[in-house]
Amino acid sequence: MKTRSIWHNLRRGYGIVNRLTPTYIPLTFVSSFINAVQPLMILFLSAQIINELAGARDTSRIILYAALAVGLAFVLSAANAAVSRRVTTLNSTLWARFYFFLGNRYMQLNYDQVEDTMNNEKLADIEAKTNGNGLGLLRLHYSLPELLQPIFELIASIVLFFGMFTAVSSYEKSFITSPFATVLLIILVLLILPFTYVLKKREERIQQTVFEENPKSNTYVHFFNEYMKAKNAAKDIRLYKQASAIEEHYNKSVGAEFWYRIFDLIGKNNALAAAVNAVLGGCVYLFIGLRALYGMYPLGSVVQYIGAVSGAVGALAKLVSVLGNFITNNQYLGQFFDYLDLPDNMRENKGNRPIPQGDLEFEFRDVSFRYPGADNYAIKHLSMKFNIGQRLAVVGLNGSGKTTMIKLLCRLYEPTEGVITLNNIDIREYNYSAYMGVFSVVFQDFKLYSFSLGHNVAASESYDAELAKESLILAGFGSKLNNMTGGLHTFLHKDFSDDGVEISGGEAQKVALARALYKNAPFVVLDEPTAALDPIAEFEIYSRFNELISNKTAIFVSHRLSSCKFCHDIAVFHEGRLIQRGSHDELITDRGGKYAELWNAQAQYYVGA
Ligand SMILES: Nc1ncnc2c1ncn2[C@@H]1O[C@H](COP(=O)(O)OP(=O)(O)OP(=O)(O)O)[C@@H](O)[C@H]1O
Repeated sequence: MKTRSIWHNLRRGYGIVNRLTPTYIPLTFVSSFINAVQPLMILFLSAQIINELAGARDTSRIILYAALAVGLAFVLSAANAAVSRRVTTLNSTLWARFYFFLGNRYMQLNYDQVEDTMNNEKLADIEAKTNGNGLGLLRLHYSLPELLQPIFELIASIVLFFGMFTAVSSYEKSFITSPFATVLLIILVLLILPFTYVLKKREERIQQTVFEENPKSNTYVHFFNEYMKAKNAAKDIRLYKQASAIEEHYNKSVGAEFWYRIFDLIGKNNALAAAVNAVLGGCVYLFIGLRALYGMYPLGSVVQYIGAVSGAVGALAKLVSVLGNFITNNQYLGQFFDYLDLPDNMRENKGNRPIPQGDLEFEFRDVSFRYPGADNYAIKHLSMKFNIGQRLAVVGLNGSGKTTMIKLLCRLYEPTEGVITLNNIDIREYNYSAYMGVFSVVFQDFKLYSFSLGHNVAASESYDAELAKESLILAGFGSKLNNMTGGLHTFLHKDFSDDGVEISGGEAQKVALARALYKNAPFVVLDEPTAALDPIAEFEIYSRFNELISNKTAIFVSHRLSSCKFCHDIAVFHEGRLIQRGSHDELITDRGGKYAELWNAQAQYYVGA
């Protein structure tokens, strides 16, 4: 983790809090000020009333103080109620904005960073520490009133008890009335600072030890929480009776002991702090009481000083505690900023060339690729050209590198060695976002969202309805669309709409295909585009493939070799290498070749039937 100073982290952290909830900081200033000053103001006016009652008994003054106390209490309470209402709303909206902020950053990460388990762990840890322990950025947000209120309390208390030090005794001099006693009291009160600091440091140390002893506890909690509720795990969990196995795993990895130790310590610390505060409070009472006996303070001022000194002691303790919290929290803020600062190697420091107009010719030049952390190369010395406007079928056994080649072409990963070019220029020199616009891809593990059908096809809330319909019809979804009463406005799934529809795996694949067609990009990539389609739908797609793709360049990855026959160009991958390329007729005549082996293996089933 990068080390940053606490001030740097606080400045940056509060900058983000201000961006997420813009009026929160000024409003918290106001409400903390009122919360701190209001009771002390009432204390001051009450003291004046008592002094008046015990002294001159001037009725008009007593009425004035009482009216001021009631009036101020009313105005400040009303103002505070209005401000607090808004602050409470901001408190409850912050977490939603914060989680969107975290998720949005995730959506901006480079793809290789998303697939990197370390980054996923980082994010899970940040979310869990925020959720479970209120650490990180949310701690800054919620700590703001805890910081501001004691500061205002301290200032107001000092103003109120200042007279205590300047008053003189009309009786004989003694230790109690001497300035030494005052200094002793101040030292006693200030002892609260190192004491609270030591408590906080102890809390931080133990908390850190507990986290270190359970390095992945938060990640596990987060993972299990997600996993237990994941829709695509629900069938397997039931059929393989995973619930008890998950429970066993959960209990092993996330012991209750973990939380118990932290909260037990916090409880003990709080009790110790309360006890020390009570003893200090007793000393203050004694000191002021004795001085009153020596005639230094009138009755009302005794009340005022006791209240103000107690207020100051409490404020100091709170202040040290919250500053200690900031110190403890600094490492979690650092973790959060490390995640925000993950390097953007795909977009930064790279060329910004526009995508050329006209024909686009891509070429792999001796490209090799190894996934981060992997021992073996997934792609080895791959050299191949994609002929403009042609359809290339890519076939090969599982794990032979077909999808990896597509990820490299789409710049989701960068080659470990070699270059990929577009019109003879390294693809890294092109503007990243514009480059993404060149491809319409349907991956094997495509994702549709619980938004409207139209939104899913257009990948946007606003869209060309005619084009969306046309794309759906081309993708073979026409009859299903006709049966949907809401048409393009129908929601997929029921997450956001009770009228949402569930669609089958094959229908989802058609919608994903329609999304690729709607994008109308010059290069189409279909990775196993018909794996979930029934034979009739598959036949329809292939017979209309030329119509679907029109004059675009297309790559078509499939395990069904019979469905690749319509491509005049077939590339055979094996163990990360391109080992054969040609038309079906050419490849099948190479009897010892991989293609013929795969073809014959599949043909057996059909012949046997
Ligand atoms: N994210 C990843 N991290 C590490 N290794 C990976 C990752 N994705 C794939 N691999 C490995 O790279 C190799 C090639 O995988 P790839 O997905 O490209 O194969 P494929 O030919 O598309 O397979 P399939 O036909 O099963 O889809 C495999 O050995 C696989 O284990």
